[in-house]
Amino acid sequence: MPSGLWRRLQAGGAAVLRGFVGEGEEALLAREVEPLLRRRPYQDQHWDGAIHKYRETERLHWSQESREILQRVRDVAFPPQVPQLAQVHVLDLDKTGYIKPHIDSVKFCGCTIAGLSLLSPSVMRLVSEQNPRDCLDLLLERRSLYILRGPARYEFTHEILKDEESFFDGQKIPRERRISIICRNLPLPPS
Ligand SMILES: O=C(O)CCC(=O)C(=O)O
Ligand SMILES: [Fe+2]
Repeated sequence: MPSGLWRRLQAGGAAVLRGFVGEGEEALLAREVEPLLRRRPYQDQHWDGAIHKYRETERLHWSQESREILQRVRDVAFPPQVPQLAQVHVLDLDKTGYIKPHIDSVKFCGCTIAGLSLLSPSVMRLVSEQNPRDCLDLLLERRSLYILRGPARYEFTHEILKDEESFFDGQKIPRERRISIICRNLPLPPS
């Protein structure tokens, strides 16, 4: 992803870190969230209309092994001085699921969003709200960690492409069921 735009977003704190977790760690995390997800049917649409064919949960208590992985995420992704949400968001997208362009609410979510992608690769598209011609696709491989901060967090919508549209550099990126594990921090109170 060597574009000038990506370099600008990286300078603002955005990143994609390939192979952030290993295969064993991916399996461990997936196994741990599976029983929580399995109880629920896939929903067609989120209340705000952004997410399709998904199920989700939030988790506060994790096994020791998972806590260590999540701590690694927190250590690389978050600035130390900003309080983080203790709850971790777990989102399970069906093979046919996708996420439409949106910016996470600035009321509920702070400067940084950090997401681990498990089980399937996908393409995340970032589009500038100001100038929609400024857009960029990120390849989110299985076991990668993405970090949205700075302009990538506040000035660009993000979305996860549906299987039919899932191409990167002209290459098909077949979408399978994908679980993302997302940590966020809190908005700073107005000073
Ligand atoms: O699944 C992901 O990695 C992104 C989820 C997302 O954009 C959201 O929950 O706001
Ligand atoms: Fe989002």
